[in-house]
Amino acid sequence: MKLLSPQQIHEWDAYTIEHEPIASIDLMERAARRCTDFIIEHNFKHQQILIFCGKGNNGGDGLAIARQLIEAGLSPVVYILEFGAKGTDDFQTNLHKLHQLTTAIHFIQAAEFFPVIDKHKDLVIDALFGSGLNRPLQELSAALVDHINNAGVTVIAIDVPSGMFIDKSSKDNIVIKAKYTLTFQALKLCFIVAENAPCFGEVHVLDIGLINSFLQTIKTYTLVTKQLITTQLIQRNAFAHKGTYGHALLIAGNKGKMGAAILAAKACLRSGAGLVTINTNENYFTAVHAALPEAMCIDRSENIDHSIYKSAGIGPGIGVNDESAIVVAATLTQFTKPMVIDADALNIIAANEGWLNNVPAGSIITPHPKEFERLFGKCADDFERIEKVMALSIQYPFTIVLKGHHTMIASKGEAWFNTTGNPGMAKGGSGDVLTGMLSALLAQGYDPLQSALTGVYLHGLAADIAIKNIAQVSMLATDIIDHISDAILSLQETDDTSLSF
Ligand SMILES: NC(=O)C1=CN([C@@H]2O[C@H](COP(=O)(O)OP(=O)(O)OC[C@H]3O[C@@H](n4cnc5c(N)ncnc54)[C@H](O)[C@@H]3O)[C@@H](O)[C@H]2O)[C@@H](O)CC1
Ligand SMILES: Nc1ncnc2c1ncn2[C@@H]1O[C@H](COP(=O)(O)OP(=O)(O)O)[C@@H](O)[C@H]1O
Ligand SMILES: [K+]
Repeated sequence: MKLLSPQQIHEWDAYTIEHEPIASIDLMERAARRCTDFIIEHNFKHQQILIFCGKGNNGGDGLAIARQLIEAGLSPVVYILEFGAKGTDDFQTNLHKLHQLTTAIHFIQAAEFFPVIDKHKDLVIDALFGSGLNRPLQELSAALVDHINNAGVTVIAIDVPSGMFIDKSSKDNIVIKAKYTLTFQALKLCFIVAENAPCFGEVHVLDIGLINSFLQTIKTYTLVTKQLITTQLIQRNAFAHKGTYGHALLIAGNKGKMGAAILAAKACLRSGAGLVTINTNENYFTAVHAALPEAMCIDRSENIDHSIYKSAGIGPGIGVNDESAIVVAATLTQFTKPMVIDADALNIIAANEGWLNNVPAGSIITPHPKEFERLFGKCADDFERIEKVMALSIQYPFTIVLKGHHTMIASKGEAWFNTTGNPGMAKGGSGDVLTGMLSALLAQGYDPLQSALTGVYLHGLAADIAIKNIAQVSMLATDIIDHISDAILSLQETDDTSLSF
């Protein structure tokens, strides 16, 4: 599934109207019907439904929902924000139809016409502005949204919370604070970024039957779904031996942080690497052997024969110190095969000017937003960061994995957003697990981009499976590792809930 711009969404609507074919007003009816079904099925216990409409097609949806609710025996009250301009054709058609059924239609020309909203009794449907928003809300529309937000009422936003831009930052703008957003057909970029999370609430993607073949023509961000990953999986060969699936070197762990190395190594083995060696200080070998007998160790002061390793993962728990800086510098210049660069290795690179240019082609860097900032500087908002990642993925020959709720994966000017994972992962050690998994995939011969897409998806999926039996607050990074196998097995199942995005 792809993340479309407002222009592309508009074209997708038009394509469906032409090729299904379906009249625009009937498509609006279908979109409204999905919303009405949601509202009725959820059986909200509110006594009064207030529907606020603009005069674009989002408002048209609101009017159609009002009519459908009346037909279902409810008595919504409609408020239309009036600027004097004529509504769109579909808005006007729906207004005409609604007038036949009710007189509870009010026009708001000034703040004095704002209705009193009772948060205990009222349910608000926000159909003021949708994907056609072209400037921040101001004056009367801003005042109305403030009025709704201040009421603390439950709001269901239609398509997008009014005031929120689909594909650019709405930071510091006035935006509806919705409890639910019912968005049409596909997730949008505005629902991927953390900065909008306080406004969109629970996002439900409603299928309004837009024709999928349109998407083949579109170049934009893609969601990482089960379908994408399943097509990329390499099957294990019956005649395989441990050498077939690569030897991964993990340069990880240090005093007080050996856990990071062990987590990465265990995740690496569970994700299919043939052999794993941890490069760390000799003093900590016993800890590794006790926790993970399958892993081997090599002392950090020894010269490494890089030729025997198929991939490397560097950074988890190494600390930012001179000894670690030496091993990072040496690895960047001497290791010629794909590697994963994470955590303190990234912090060391960030602290040393020019080292970024030594990151070999084919590597994967896995910064979280703070590490990203240390490497590439501050961004004004989440959208600027996404654009920066895109530009950097063209500038540098490595794959960028920007970690977060919807981890972004970018390479050569193309980007994907992950759809698995949950807040149970917001605990130390989750990133170390990812480094181990990515190193394993590289060792098995997946190319860097495939490794990043597959590893990030499986990492989140393992965590999603884990929370079926573990409270999110209680989840440990170890629990992610313990469910990697389930995640891999579930890829072989045919159902695909992730495709609902
Ligand atoms: N056939 C279609 O095209 C369909 C469209 N649908 C709905 O149509 C919506 C998009 O409709 P529109 O393109 O008419 O756009 P909107 O309904 O979002 O409204 C845009 C209108 O508001 C004005 N406007 C934009 N920003 C403003 C601001 N800050 N202050 C005041 N006025 C502002 C614009 O000039 C334009 O007249 C979608 O979000 C969705 O709800 C759905 O009915 C599905 C089918
Ligand atoms: N709320 C969340 N939703 C989905 N994934 C999350 C969430 N919080 C953390 N993660 C994932 O967990 C990992 C955390 O990595 P990181 O911050 O480097 O942790 P650490 O360095 O402590 O191991 C990342 O892969 C991130 O995408
Ligand atoms: K809206």
